[in-house]
Amino acid sequence: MDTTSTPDAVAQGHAHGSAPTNADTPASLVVVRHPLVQHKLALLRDRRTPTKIFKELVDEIAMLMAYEATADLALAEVSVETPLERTVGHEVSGKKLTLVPILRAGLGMVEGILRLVPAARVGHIGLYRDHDTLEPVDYYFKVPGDAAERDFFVLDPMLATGGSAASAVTSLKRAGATRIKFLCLVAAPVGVRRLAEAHPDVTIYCASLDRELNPQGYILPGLGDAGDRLFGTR
Ligand SMILES: O=P(O)(O)OC[C@H]1O[C@H](OP(=O)(O)OP(=O)(O)O)[C@H](O)[C@@H]1O
Ligand SMILES: O=c1cc[nH]c(=O)[nH]1
Ligand SMILES: [Mg+2]
Repeated sequence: MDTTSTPDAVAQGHAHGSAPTNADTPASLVVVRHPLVQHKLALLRDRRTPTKIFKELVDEIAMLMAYEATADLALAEVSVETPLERTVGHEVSGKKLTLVPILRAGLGMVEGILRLVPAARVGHIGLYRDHDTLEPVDYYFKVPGDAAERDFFVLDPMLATGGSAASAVTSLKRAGATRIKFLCLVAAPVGVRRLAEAHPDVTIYCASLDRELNPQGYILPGLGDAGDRLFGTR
């Protein structure tokens, strides 16, 4: 099964929907087509899904996507004593993982990923999209001080025009980050292109590459306003 989508100007994807293993891989999009992800995504899109279930679904899909996005974490051998004998096990080594949700909607993806990687740190980037220009306006930035030593997962359910994602990655790089992945649930082709052109080193993970944006900048078919559906606003 081909699990890779390559919209215009996205140089290269990866077979089998798994995370890339080559640090030199150019800009790429990984569409996670796992059946559980796709099943939960359909429920998430449904306008009748209430806030409580919507939140649970975002949490669960984020966890499943993080499973893919962590597939290239480095392992080191460790010695383990079982009840019967000593053996060799493995532990995740190398760079410390930091999750960076883009406020607000990215917050919905944090807890699910932390259940998989409880030692991860959490930074925050505050951005909202101006309703008229659709350009991001930033209002908060806080990540661990040793950014150059860390692997970052930037989290936001929606990649629409790509302005918010590109701005968040620019801010992270300014703080010293060099290894960044972007995890979203639904992406629009124009947003993938904008992020990939601005930051070709950042691999983008999504559960679906949707068709297009409407004139108000909402993804079609999409799932509506992720922040409003997560937090019950509007
Ligand atoms: O790709 P873009 O065109 O930049 O749009 C995507 C952004 O829009 C939404 O946030 P919003 O601005 O609605 O803020 P909120 O999460 O606080 O609701 C979404 O969560 C992304 O951050
Ligand atoms: O479709 C969209 C686009 C931007 N932000 C959302 O929450 N939904
Ligand atoms: Mg919103």
